[in-house]
Amino acid sequence: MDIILENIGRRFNREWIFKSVNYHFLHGNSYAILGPNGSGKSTLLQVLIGSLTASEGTIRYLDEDQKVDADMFFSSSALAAPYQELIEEFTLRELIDFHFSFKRMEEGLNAQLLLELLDLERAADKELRYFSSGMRQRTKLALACCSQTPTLFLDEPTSNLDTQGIAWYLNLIERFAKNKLLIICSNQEHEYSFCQHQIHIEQYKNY
Ligand SMILES: Nc1ncnc2c1ncn2[C@@H]1O[C@H](COP(=O)(O)OP(=O)(O)OP(=O)(O)O)[C@@H](O)[C@H]1O
Repeated sequence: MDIILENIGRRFNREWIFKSVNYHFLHGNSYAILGPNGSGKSTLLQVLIGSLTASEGTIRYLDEDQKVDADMFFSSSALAAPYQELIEEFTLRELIDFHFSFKRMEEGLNAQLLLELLDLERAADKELRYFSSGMRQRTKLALACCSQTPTLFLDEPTSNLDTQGIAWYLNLIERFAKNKLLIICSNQEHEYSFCQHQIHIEQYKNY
């Protein structure tokens, strides 16, 4: 999957967050969207995913040169982000079943193996509302990374993770992000140092 941005801009009320973004995100490549707090990284990510509309410009999704409808792009993408809500009443096992009723799991995985991968087997039947912030973050990352989608979007992927959790995240990326279009919003180098390309959002504020 390629994503092509042509003159993309987004504003909230009168404030332009970024403008004139022309960029090609190419299949199988990894990209880090960088910038200080409040600079617009998450806003750009949400425009890319289609959960926010651009205020100007055009966004095109291409699957092997075939145009993909923006409405259909959702099923080709997986996201882990702080603003993404989990269904609090579900147990972890129920959430896994629910998530993978919409998306295919990566080859060689099943619900039990995913619980083991998460190292949360003992919490399998616990409702998500009782999960710690680190457990929630692991869950979001595992669901996104283990979805068999051509694009993977991660916003602040190691927030709430401890040192062990960060190592776990890097291993997850190593195993499951290859051959995907990977886009990471971050301002912490350990989250994105392996990315092939960097986009500095500040560059799109000079208007
Ligand atoms: N719904 C909204 N209405 C008005 N302004 C908004 C809205 N969402 C975001 N903004 C503003 O857009 C700007 C960019 O926010 P955004 O969350 O994209 O930044 P960020 O780079 O991801 O920040 P952080 O690193 O803190 O997560 C901020 O000034 C923010 O206040």
